[in-house]
Amino acid sequence: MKNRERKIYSNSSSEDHGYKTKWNHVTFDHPATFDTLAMDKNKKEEIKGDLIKFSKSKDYYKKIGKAWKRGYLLYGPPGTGKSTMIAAMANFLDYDVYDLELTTVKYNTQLRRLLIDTSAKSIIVIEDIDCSLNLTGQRKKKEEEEAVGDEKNTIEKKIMDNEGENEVSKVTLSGLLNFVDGLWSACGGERIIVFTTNFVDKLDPVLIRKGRMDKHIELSYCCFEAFKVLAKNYLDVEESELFEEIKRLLEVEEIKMTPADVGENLLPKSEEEGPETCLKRLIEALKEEKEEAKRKVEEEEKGRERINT
Ligand SMILES: Nc1ncnc2c1ncn2[C@@H]1O[C@H](COP(=O)(O)OP(=O)(O)OP(=O)(O)O)[C@@H](O)[C@H]1O
Repeated sequence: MKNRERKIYSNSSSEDHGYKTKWNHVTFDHPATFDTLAMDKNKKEEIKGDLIKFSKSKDYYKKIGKAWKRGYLLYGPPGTGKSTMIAAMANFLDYDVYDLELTTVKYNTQLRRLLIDTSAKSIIVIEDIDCSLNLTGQRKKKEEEEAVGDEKNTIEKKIMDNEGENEVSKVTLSGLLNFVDGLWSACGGERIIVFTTNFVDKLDPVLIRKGRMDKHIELSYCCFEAFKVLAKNYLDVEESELFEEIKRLLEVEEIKMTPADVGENLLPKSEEEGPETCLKRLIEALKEEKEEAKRKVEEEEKGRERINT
């Protein structure tokens, strides 16, 4: 079963005709693995353990009367590895990926159709759930508006259709909840659902409560341990006297840099650049980052002073 050709599916609007919508696929060939993922080792082991347990729990889910699915919420700033982790998960489990672009789905019925059309052993991904639709603060809005019936939590978001005309997506929060809740995912076989967001606090709690999004994983700025994974990946270096300085900058100075930016600094830019040059570039970039952060704090303080005077 391992190493079969896997696929990544996406729902493009170009093929949509009225209520019909469908998945298009290409071969999934992303090289990310949990080994190349830069994050805390224990956290990685915990996630791997969770995935294995899930993938082997068919009978258990049946016994407890639950659809065989698991929801993951990945949150953190841009460039901290949310998409990379999804690829690592798919490679680890040997699952297909369905990348659901919610803004092109016009109706709840289309959403249902798309879910029914997914296969077992798959990861269904909705990236940037906070931007995909205005699903934030729906409860508050509901209370405020006291709207009637289905209109209550209907989210209307203008999207551009193929002809460039404005169209309205009528996917509702309840439509999405139905999608996630397994009413339809009980159509056989295991499914993992992953949401990603840069702004976890903005999401309606109803959407991410346990049972829907069972596991919440924070992806964050690069720690020293994560840096070591990147140094091994990018430069094949496991030790260097420059590591001490990098450790100090990340741990003592607490400089915040995303793994994406650390990686970019470590990436050799010419044949002549050796590991030392790249590590030194990273040190310089970290110091600049510190100065930049200091400047921002000073500006904010000045702004506050101006308001108070
Ligand atoms: N934790 C990580 N481990 C290894 N590589 C990483 C990690 N985080 C980021 N990268 C590198 O940075 C690039 C961007 O990361 P990725 O797209 O996974 O971030 P993201 O959190 O999904 O960002 P966004 O919120 O903007 O979608 C990746 O191609 C990868 O090379």
